[in-house]
Amino acid sequence: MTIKLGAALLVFANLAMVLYSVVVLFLLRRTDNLTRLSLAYLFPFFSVMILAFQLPETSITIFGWVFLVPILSHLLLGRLRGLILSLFFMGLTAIVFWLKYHQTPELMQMRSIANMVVLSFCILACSHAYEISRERSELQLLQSAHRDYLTGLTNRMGLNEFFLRESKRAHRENWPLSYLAVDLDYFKQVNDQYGHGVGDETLTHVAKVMKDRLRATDLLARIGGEEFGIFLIKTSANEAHQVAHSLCHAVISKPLKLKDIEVKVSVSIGVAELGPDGDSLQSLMSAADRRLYHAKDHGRNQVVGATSLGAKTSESLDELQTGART
Ligand SMILES: Nc1nc2c(ncn2[C@@H]2O[C@H](COP(=O)(O)OP(=O)(O)OP(=O)(O)O)[C@@H](O)[C@H]2O)c(=O)[nH]1
Repeated sequence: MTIKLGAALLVFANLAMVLYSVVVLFLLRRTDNLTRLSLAYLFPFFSVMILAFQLPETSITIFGWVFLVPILSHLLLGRLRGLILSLFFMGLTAIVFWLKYHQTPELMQMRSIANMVVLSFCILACSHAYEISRERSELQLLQSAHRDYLTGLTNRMGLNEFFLRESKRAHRENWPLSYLAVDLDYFKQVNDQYGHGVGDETLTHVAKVMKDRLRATDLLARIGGEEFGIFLIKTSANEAHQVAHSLCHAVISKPLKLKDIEVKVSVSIGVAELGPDGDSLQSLMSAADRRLYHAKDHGRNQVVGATSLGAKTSESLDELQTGART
C-alpha cells in the first residue's frame, strides 16, 4: 500500500511538473527577472528528482539524473547561484543515497560509490569552469562595445551610460555637472599632409594629453572622428571653463613628436552645464556644440561658454593653420 502511494505521488508530482514547465515556458518571454524564474523552475524540478530518488520502488539507475543538476544550475543561474544550488541538491542526493542503500552491502561498494562521486564532481567542475569563461567573454564583449578601438577611450555608448548615472547623482547630491565638446582644429590638414597613420597617432596623443589633465573621476570619451566629449563631475560651468582653457593650453603646448616631424594641433571647446543648459544629454550636447561652432567661427583654439566669447590661448594659430610643422 505504501509502495503504491509513493508511486502515485511520484506520478502526480511528474504531471504537475509538466504543467508547471508549460507555464514557465509561457512566462519566459514576459519576465524581466530571468534568474528568479529559473530558480522558481529548478527548485521544484530538483525536489521532484529527490522525491523520486528516495522512493523504494525506483531503481539505483535513477540516481544518474543527479548529473543534470550542475549543468542546468550553471546554465540557468550563472556561476555563483549555480554552484550553490548544485552543491545543495548534490549533497541532498548523497544523503538520500546513503539512507536508501546503507543496509545493502552489494550496492554500497567503495569502487562504484567513488565512481559516482568523481563523475559528479567532474561534471560540476566542468559546468563551473564553462560558466566562468562564458562570463569573462561576456564582460570582454561588453567592455569592447563601450571602447573606442583607436584611443582606448570610452565611446559614445559609454558616454550615455556615464551621463545616466552621474546626472542622477548630481541631482541627488545637488552638485554641478559640466560637459565639454572638444574638436581638433584643421585636423583634415594633418591627414592630408602626413597621411591617416600619423592622423591616428595624433588623435591618440591628444587623447592622452587631455586625459593626463583630467581627474580620475571625470570622463573623456571619443564620440566621433576628431570629436571628444568630456564630463566633469562636481564642476560648475565657470570651473569647467578653466579646465577647458588648461586643456587647450596642454594640447597646443605638447605636440606629437615623431622621428622627424612634430605635429602641433589645437582644440576648440564648447562648455555646457547640467541644469542651466537642460537636463537631458541631448540638450547638454547641443548647447556645448553650438558654443564649439562659435569657437570655430571665431578663430579656433579657444573656449566658449554660455556667457563668454572665446579668447584664444596665447600660442599663435598661424602655424597651426597649416595643420602641422616639420
Ligand atoms: N586619421 C584619422 N582621421 C580621421 C578619423 N576620423 C575622422 N578623421 C578625419 O578628420 C577630418 C575632419 O575634417 P573636418 O571635419 O573638415 O574638420 P577639420 O579639418 O578638423 O576642421 P575644423 O574642425 O573646421 O577645424 C577628416 O579629414 C576625417 O577624415 C580617424 O579615426 N583617423
